Amino acid sequence: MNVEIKNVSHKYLKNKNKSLDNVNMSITKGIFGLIGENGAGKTTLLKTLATVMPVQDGAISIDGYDITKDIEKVRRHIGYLPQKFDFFESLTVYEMLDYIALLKNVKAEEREHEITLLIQQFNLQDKINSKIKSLSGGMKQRLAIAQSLLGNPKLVILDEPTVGLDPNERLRFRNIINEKSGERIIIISTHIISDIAMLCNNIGIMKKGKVVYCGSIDNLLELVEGKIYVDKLNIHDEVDRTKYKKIISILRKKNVVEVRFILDTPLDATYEQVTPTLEDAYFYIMFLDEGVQL
Ligand SMILES: Nc1ncnc2c1ncn2[C@@H]1O[C@H](COP(=O)(O)OP(=O)(O)OP(=O)(O)O)[C@@H](O)[C@H]1O
Repeated sequence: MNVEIKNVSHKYLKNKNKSLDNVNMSITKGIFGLIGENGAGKTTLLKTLATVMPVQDGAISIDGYDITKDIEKVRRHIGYLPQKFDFFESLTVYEMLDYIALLKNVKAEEREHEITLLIQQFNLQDKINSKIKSLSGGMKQRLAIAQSLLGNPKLVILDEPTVGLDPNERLRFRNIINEKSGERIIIISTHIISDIAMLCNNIGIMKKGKVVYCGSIDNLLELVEGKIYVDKLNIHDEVDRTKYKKIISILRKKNVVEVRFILDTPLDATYEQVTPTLEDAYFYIMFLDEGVQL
C-alpha cells in the first residue's frame, strides 16, 4: 500500500496564492501524521486525496491507481473523516452507520457485525438507538471517526480526528487507530503534536502550501539533537528575549523560569542541553523555513 503525491498544486478560484504549492510526498503503510500551522494546506491536501476535490495540477496515485483516471476504483478503498462532518440528525447512531455502510457497498452479511463492533470500539453502545441530535459534540466526533472505518478501507484519511474528545476518548482513539493500522495507511492531520508523537513513525510538515519536511520522526529528532537548550533563571528575573535566538517556550515553575530555545552551535556551558521532543523539532523546521540562522 502506498500513496504517491507528485508536484500537486491547488489554487482556490478567488485566492491570490496557491493553497498547495508543488506538494510532493510518498506515504507507505502505517500511521502518517500531517502537521502545520493554520492555513498551511492540510485540509486542502486531504480533500484532494479523498477525491472530494479534483487534482488541479500534478498527480496522485494510491496503490498504483491514478486518483483522477481511476476515481471509482480508488474511492472504494478510502475512508474519510472530513474536518466538518454533517449528519442526518434524526437518524439513530445505528441507522447512520448502516446508511453509510450501504453507500460504501459493505456486504449485507457483514454490515451488522461491522457496525456493532465499531459502536463498541468507540464506546457508543448506550447510544446505539439514540437520535444523532441528542449526542454530545464528542460523541458525534466518535461516530464520525467510526464511519470512516466502515468497509475496512485501505487508506483512512482523518482530518483533525481528536478535536472535541476528552482525554479518555483520545486514549481510546489512539488505541483503536494503532490496532487498525497494520497493512493500511492512516493519515492523520492534527495540531496535537503529542498524538502524532505517540501514533506515527512518519510525518509531513506543511507551511504556506509547501511541504517543509516529509520523513521519519526519528530522522527529524536526529537533525535537532544537540540543538535544544534550557536556561534556568531566578523566578524574579526578567527574561531578556534578545539573549536567545529562537525561543520555544518560557515556563514559570516554583522557583525558576525555564527558557527553552534553539541553538545550532553549543555556545555557553551555563545552558543545559536537553533531549529534543517532536514539538522542539517542529519549531526547528518552522524557523529554518523562515531562513533564520539558528
Ligand atoms: N473553500 C475555500 N475557498 C477559498 N480559499 C480556501 C478555501 N478553503 C481553504 N482556503 C484557503 O486555502 C489555504 C489552506 O487552507 P486549509 O484549510 O487547507 O489549511 P489547513 O492547514 O487545513 O488549516 P487549519 O489548520 O486552520 O485547518 C488557506 O489560505 C485558506 O484560507
